[in-house]
Amino acid sequence: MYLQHLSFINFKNYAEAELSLAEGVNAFVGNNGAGKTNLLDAVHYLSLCKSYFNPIDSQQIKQGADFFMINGTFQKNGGKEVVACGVKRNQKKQFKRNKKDYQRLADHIGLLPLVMISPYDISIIIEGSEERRKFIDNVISQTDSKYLDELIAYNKVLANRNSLLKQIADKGRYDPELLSIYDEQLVSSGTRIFEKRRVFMDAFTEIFNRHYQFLSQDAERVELAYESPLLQDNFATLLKKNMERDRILERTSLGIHRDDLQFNIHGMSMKRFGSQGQQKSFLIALKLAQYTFLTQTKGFKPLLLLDDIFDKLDDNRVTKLMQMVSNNNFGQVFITDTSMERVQAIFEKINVEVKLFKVTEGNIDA
Ligand SMILES: Nc1ncnc2c1ncn2[C@@H]1O[C@H](COP(=O)(O)OP(=O)(O)OP(=O)(O)O)[C@@H](O)[C@H]1O
Repeated sequence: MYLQHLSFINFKNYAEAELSLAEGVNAFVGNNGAGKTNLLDAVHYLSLCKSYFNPIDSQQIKQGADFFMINGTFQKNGGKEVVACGVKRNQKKQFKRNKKDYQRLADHIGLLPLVMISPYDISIIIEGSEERRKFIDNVISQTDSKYLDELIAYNKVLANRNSLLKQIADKGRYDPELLSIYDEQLVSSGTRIFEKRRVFMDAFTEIFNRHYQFLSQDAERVELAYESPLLQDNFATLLKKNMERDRILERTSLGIHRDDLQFNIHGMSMKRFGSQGQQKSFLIALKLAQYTFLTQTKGFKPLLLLDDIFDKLDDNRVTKLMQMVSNNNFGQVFITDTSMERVQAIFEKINVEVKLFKVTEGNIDA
């Protein structure tokens, strides 16, 4: 599967752009702020119906314009997939596959899988647990169409249960039957999500370890572990045990909405003790593991978007990473960088053909 043709209008700093892409490596080179990341984000829209960086669609419309439009033609299984995404100010986002509107955007997720590696991923290490749950949920939902629905259902019951807990605190009385209905729904939905995350993390951790060892050439010992209260006890028991606490806090204090991932280096926290290069290597290994996992479960290769990948990695790690690209492990790859010389030198060294694009202030030239 690959993106053959891409065009967009009024998207971020671009008035208009149109490009034909190579099936292998495409590199976008330009100065800071030229629009390289914006271009990758346009590709992200076509795959996941949203920006990688900013959840507010209207903020992606070029300043002064009142809509944006992104069109892409993909080659998949010998046929074409034509995808279009349009956003007008104050209107619902339009998303079409082969000229037909989607009833639900969730139905598109997983059709054209994609993995992005970006400097913003550092939030997965340094920010709160929500970022790490988002990462797991993103990978699973690209391979399991029911997973997103399950999450939506869980969050709805969780919100209902939390407002009931508030009512209990405000009014001092409540309907115990309603609480037990919510508990039952929360337990059945939460347990299903937990099982999916657990099975996924078992397979994923093994792939991650392999990628990290390859990238770092076995220089460091790192650990990735899934943390969930449901690993200790079943959800129904946990809810019962915590009822008093939940009533005092006026919210559900335990559940899969508190799951987390633990990242360690030599037995210590990656966030506090990892160097910038080690943290970056960790994130790249996480994302490459996502790539391998998606390839294995889908049976074809996702798009790989590498934003500013060479920064802060030593030459050995850059060579290792690019060796993986050259070993034909990857399908279509998009790379951004600020230096034409560096990109050319890296790909010459590993003898891989690359299609080069120059990006200058909202213009792209092949
Ligand atoms: N809605 C918008 N309208 C107009 N310009 C925008 C909009 N959103 C972002 N921009 C502009 O896009 C530019 C940033 O582009 P981008 O992040 O793609 O740069 P880049 O080439 O990846 O740079 P770097 O090398 O620094 O990562 C900024 O100048 C920003 O002001």
